[in-house]
Amino acid sequence: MLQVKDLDAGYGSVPVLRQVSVQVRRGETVALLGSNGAGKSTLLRAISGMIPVFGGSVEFQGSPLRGVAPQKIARRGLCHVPEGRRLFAKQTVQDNLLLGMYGIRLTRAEEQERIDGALAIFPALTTRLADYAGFLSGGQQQMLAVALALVRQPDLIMLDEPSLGLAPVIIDEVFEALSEVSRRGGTVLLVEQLATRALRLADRAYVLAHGRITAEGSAEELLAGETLAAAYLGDTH
Ligand SMILES: Nc1ncnc2c1ncn2[C@@H]1O[C@H](COP(=O)(O)OP(=O)(O)OP(=O)(O)O)[C@@H](O)[C@H]1O
Repeated sequence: MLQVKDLDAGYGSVPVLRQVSVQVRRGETVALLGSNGAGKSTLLRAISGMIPVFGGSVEFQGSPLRGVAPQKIARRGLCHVPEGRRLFAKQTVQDNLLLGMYGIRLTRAEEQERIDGALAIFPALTTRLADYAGFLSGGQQQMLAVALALVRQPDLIMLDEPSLGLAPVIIDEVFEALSEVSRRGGTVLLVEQLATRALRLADRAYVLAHGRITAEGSAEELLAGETLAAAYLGDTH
């Protein structure tokens, strides 16, 4: 579904990613791991068209994405949930979900069906529909951020650190919901600092260090071996 090949990207003229190749197949959950500043968020931004690509290619469902505007990429079915829960804080949860579907032609019944689908994955939001999003707990805001993406029914959802700033018990809840997305056939590219947790959820994973892929494999391989620790320590040569 997504094929990133030999990608070079960065900010202004400063390179961050070098020769990065990553693949995501339909129905897979793929984790992108690596320490702070490794380039994980930068890779998601380059894929979704938010920053320019210097070299290499990005293909999504058979079409090139390089040079395509972010809004167009989103309309093609690729949804990027950036770090930091971007919500409409002064709108209710219900209105946030409706705003999430902005620009998609749907009947009221279809909109409701999509909202019900998202609430089935995040039941904790059901009792908060009339509350302002800004008043939700951190965990519920994260759930709403993912739900906003889900109501668009994307073919691929890219999540940037959904665990950031959450208590362990809430992280469990968010990860349980993500595994439900995957059980329902969703395709996910997940950026996470919490490597073990991400690997328990993912089918496959890549490790980034200093803008390069330093390890890749099935989640079991990476969980079992020492590759992961070595990759984090930069000891992969
Ligand atoms: N907007 C920006 N402008 C310039 N440089 C940036 C920008 N955002 C990130 N960088 C730089 O790009 C490199 C990779 O950062 P990136 O945020 O992609 O890392 P990350 O792996 O996602 O880590 P983190 O978990 O800390 O977000 C870092 O050196 C960072 O300083």
